[in-house]
Amino acid sequence: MLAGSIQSRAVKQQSLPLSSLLRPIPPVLDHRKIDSMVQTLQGATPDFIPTPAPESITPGHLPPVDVLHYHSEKDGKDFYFVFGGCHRMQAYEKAGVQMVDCKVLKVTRGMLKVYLGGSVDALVGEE
Ligand SMILES: Nc1ncnc2c1ncn2[C@@H]1O[C@H](COP(=O)(O)OP(=O)(O)OP(=O)(O)O)[C@@H](O)[C@H]1O
Repeated sequence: MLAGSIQSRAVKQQSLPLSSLLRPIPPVLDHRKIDSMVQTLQGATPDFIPTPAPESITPGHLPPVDVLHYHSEKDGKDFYFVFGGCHRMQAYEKAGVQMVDCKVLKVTRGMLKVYLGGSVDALVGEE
């Protein structure tokens, strides 16, 4: 996950389709945590609470996932990258919830390269 939360400056809270979110890093998963999140998304009280315990739980919702948004001027395409939030993403998939609460930060290609390194050209196209 990104350190803490992404900068509050220029961060937009929005709901994005799960299918639009790109996850370039393979996750290491704790399935009990995913199932607990699924229960929250389904409006139930989780029968297992992962540690550290969430400060609060809102039935039907998970905390927003940090998303980096890159807009390619060259071809007008938008890319939404998620580097953390692996358990929440799996929980959305498993619960069949299509729209994900996100905190979206617009980034430059240079900023994206910090996360993607040399894979940036393959993932968003060459400059
Ligand atoms: N069952 C749950 N219901 C609601 N919120 C939860 C639940 N379990 C964990 N959370 C909260 O969800 C947020 C994200 O949890 P966590 O950082 O463990 O997973 P993740 O970011 O989705 O995955 P990862 O850290 O592996 O990338 C935290 O604020 C955590 O407290």
